[in-house]
Amino acid sequence: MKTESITTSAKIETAVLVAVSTQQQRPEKTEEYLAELDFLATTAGAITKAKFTQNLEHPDNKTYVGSGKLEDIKAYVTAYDIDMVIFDDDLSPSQVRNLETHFECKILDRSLLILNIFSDRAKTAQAKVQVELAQYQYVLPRLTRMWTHLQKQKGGVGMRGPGETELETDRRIIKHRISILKEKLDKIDRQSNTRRQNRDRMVRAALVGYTNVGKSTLMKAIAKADVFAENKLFATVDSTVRKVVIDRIPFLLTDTVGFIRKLPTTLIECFKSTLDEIREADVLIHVVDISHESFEEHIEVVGKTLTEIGAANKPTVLVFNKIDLYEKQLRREEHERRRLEELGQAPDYEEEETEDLITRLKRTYHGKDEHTTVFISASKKKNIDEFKKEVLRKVREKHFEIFPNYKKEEWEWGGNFDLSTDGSEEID
Ligand SMILES: Nc1nc2c(ncn2[C@@H]2O[C@H](COP(=O)(O)OP(=O)(O)OP(=O)(O)O)[C@@H](O)[C@H]2O)c(=O)[nH]1
Ligand SMILES: [Mg+2]
Repeated sequence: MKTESITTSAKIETAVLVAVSTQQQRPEKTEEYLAELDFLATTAGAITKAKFTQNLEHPDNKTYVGSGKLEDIKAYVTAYDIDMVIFDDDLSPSQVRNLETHFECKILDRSLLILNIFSDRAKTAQAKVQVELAQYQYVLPRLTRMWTHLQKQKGGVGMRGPGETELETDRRIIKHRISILKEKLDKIDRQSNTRRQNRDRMVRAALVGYTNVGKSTLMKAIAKADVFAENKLFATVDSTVRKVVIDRIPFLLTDTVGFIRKLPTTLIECFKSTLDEIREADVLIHVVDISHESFEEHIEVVGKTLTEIGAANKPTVLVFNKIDLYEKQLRREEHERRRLEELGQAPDYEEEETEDLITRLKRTYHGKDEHTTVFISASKKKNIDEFKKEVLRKVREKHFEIFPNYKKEEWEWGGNFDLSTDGSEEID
């Protein structure tokens, strides 16, 4: 039967991205940041139409980029009727005001974009309150028409630019909302603290890592948990906890929100209670996407973030994931090199072989700061047994610290959990 097609889907919004290269941020890095910003924009549901970069000593105080570049971008925005301009660094309140006046379209920066994604993804009451609080705290000092964007997305007021008196009223409303949200969050935090303390004292392991590295996929692989994993940034905003048993040793495993570059600490702090799961963990499972060209920088970012939230120096299993993808890329590059060689145009550098890379990474990270390393593919279930063995080794050490007299046969489980076979169980 042929029916009239009805278009119900909302118009997909278009975006242009803007970044500056400085002494501290070389152009190659800027390209990479922009690729990540593009991925974030896609995740948020926008299509990137163009990217603009400029070399500057530092971003312009008033308009982030210089006046010439500003005109180039404006011409593009007007010609292609672009919905939003997204900046790779955080903008000050006055920059936002100036840019909004200049472009007459939505102005976003990296943090606001991430907050929008968080707000779409949050499922539990706790995560929702955390994200809303973070949004209001972020927006309060920058209160211009930007706030009305947020409201618009939530089905509130539209793009109307509030006048000064309206801004004052808005400020009061937001401050009031912030205090209500803080009270709510306090209450939820107290409840979840109690819940955490009431859990049987078991070793606690937390999956941590950069966003999109495969933490949830790994959780699924070993805990048979029905968690949400997909190829988008920040698929996980809420944390999930499972009881897992390997070789008759029970422990708790938590999947957590991923980290990312250039995320202000103030923003991270809004997820304090989610991060408590990491802070209170006995063992960290730090997952790395070895197929990502900047994976070593990701390791650094995660390390820095862990220090910032007070969760550094824990026994850690460093898991290099997506080894399948890395090998595939290597084969593709090798193929390309051979093709160019036949044409007499081979580049004179050699790609690092998988074996070489693994040896180098082991040398760098294995044994350093109590780290052990393991190389796996979570989705292809490659080397999962070795991974389990390494996790168990760390868990076991902690476990016998807590229960010096533990005998596997005599273990009294709080519930009627079967310890005789490896497995997992959902807990709240
Ligand atoms: N090729 C390959 N893809 C993988 C592997 N592990 C995970 N992925 C894919 O990587 C993407 C991200 O996986 P997730 O498990 O959602 O990653 P995450 O670390 O939980 O991400 P966030 O929750 O967004 O921080 C998904 O598309 C997975 O299917 C792997 O070993 N190999
Ligand atoms: Mg996840």
